[in-house]
Formats: sequence, structure tokens, C-alpha cells
Amino acid sequence: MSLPSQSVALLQAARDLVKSLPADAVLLLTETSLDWGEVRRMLAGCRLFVAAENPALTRSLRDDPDWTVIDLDPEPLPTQERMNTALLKAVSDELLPPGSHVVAIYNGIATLDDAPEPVDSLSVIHLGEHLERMTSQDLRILGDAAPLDVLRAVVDLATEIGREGREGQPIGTILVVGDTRKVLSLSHFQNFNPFRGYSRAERDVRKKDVREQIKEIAKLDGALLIGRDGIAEAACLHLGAHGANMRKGFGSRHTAAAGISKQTSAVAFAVSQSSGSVRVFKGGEEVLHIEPLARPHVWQPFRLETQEIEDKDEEEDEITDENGDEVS
Ligand SMILES: Nc1ncnc2c1ncn2[C@@H]1O[C@H](COP(=O)(O)OP(=O)(O)OP(=O)(O)O)[C@@H](O)[C@H]1O
Repeated sequence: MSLPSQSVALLQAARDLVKSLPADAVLLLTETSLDWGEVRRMLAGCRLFVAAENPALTRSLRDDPDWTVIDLDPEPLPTQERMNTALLKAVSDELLPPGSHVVAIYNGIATLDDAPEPVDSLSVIHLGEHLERMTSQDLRILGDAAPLDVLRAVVDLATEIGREGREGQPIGTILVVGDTRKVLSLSHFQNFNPFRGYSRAERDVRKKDVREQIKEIAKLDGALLIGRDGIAEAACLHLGAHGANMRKGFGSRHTAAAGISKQTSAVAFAVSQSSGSVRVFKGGEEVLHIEPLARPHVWQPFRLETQEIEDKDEEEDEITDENGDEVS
């Protein structure tokens, strides 16, 4: 099986780009088999990734040290999103560092089985920018723990804490979102609850100035609890969480975050003090890993159904959960 002339031209262009930019890797996103030996010959010297839904397509490459295979779940997703997923996997599995440059070759125009050419497009992707876009879309993975605008605000808060720390000191913390009543029933306060006595408007994490205040509170030991409506309810919480199996290398903070997400329907964001990375747990499993990027997140891909948060929000002095019941 030799390569079609269009594929040859694209591979040559990819090889030239890797050399001249330079780029760190070539990603082939395809559901059509190629003459892999020929592809490797043409891209000699390049780091090679192949992403496909069909495992049969990449079987022969799995034990080949020249290739890294990324398995994609079979889902009817547009090419762009499949590429996002492949790159996010490569970064979260630490196969590529954030900030890498990747030349991607894929079928961007025709997706039919009998398309005349297996690949027809080439993109140069700068992974930092790309990741920022991916995290927004990937919030959907967190399901209905909270509305997307709340989750987006919490990701911003968590990544900012991980990236900036406070006054030059790295900070680690856990942000638990949703199922407030059950989380509180499994936890205890290590200190006074610093949110007590503040109105709902003053505790709404969708507001930037509130997030700035919460960064100060995140310095205190223990976890923060945020209702699914985006209202911060508690801090300095020791989560009485267990039952999660953690990978080696994670300590008590990540174990507690995984555990509380297993025992409740809350989502837990663990901000690592040592690395600044944010790992998001749902159902006891890590579902997202966000590296501390040098620049702020730019939320790009779709407009979320955010409500305007008005300063004249209902003011309440007592701390309530998402059902409006007093919790502390
Ligand atoms: N059950 C818990 N609830 C809330 N916070 C906890 C809990 N267990 C540990 N922590 C926090 O985690 C800190 C210890 O983190 P440790 O280094 O053991 O974990 P880690 O998972 O390796 O996290 P990091 O990457 O931030 O170091 C404690 O000082 C405490 O602030």
C-alpha cells in the first residue's frame, strides 16, 4: 500500500514545518489506515502521535517505540473536538508539555469512508492557546454538578490560585462544588467559617472581586465549599472523605478531593501546592487535569447561558445552601 500523492505532499509539508518552526511533534488524526512504515519514513526524526477511534487501525503501532497511540472514544464529534481531546489526553498523560507546538494532519473536509484521500488538512497548533479553549469545552464532562457559568468561574479561581499563589507563596487548596448539605454532613470545621455573616452577593464566585477575596481565604487550611448556585458557603473544612483509590504520588489533599467526590455528587477541584496544577474529581475519578499556564484562561468556544449577575442580588445575611436552607 503506497501513500496517495496528497498525503505525501502533506507529510512533506509537516516534516518541513517541524524543522523550520520548529515544532515538537506531528499528530495524525485519522480513521483510515495509512501505510505506517511509509509515513514513519517520511517523518523520520519527528515525534509521532496517532489518534484514532478504531483500535484495529493502530494495533500494529502500539508496541512500536516510534509511535505514541492515543485512543479516542467513538463519539460523533467534529474533527476539531476530536483533535482537542487527543491533545488534552497527550498533555494530561504528560506525553507532551503545555506550550508544545504540534503539526496536526487530519481529514478536515470529507469524513465519508470512500473519501478520495485519507487526509486533506494540516494545522499548526500551539498547545497553550489550545488548552485554554479545550478546558471550556471539557467542562461538560463535569455534567450537572453545577451550571457551566459556575464551573467556569471555579476553574478560573482554581487555576489562578495554582498559578499565582498569594504574595509569592504557592497555595494548595480544595474547592468543592455542589451537594453542600451532604459535603457538610461528612466534614467538620477546622476553624471559624470565614463566610459567615456575608450576604449571598458577597459570596458569589461568578464575580471577579469575590474571587479575589476568596483567594485570600484559600490561604487558610482546609477545603472551600461552593453551592451549585455559585455561592461560597464554607471554608476551613476538613473533608471526612475516604473510599477513593489514588494513583501513587498523590497525598492527602488529592485523596480527600477524590474521596468527597465519590461519597457525594459534588465535584472537587484540587489545587496542588507543589505543582500549581488543578485536578478535577467526579465520582471518585480524576476527570480533568489543568496545567498552570502562564497566561490567564481565555474562554472562547461557545457563549454560555450566563445570567447577568446584578449587584442588587438578593441580600441575605445567613449562609444558606442551594435550597436556601441555613447551613452554618
Ligand atoms: N481531608 C482533608 N480536607 C481538607 N484538606 C485536606 C484534607 N487532607 C489534607 N488536606 C490539606 O492537604 C494538605 C496536605 O497535602 P499533601 O501534601 O499531603 O497532599 P497532596 O495531595 O500531595 O497535595 P499537594 O500537591 O498540594 O502537596 C494539608 O495541609 C491540608 O491543608
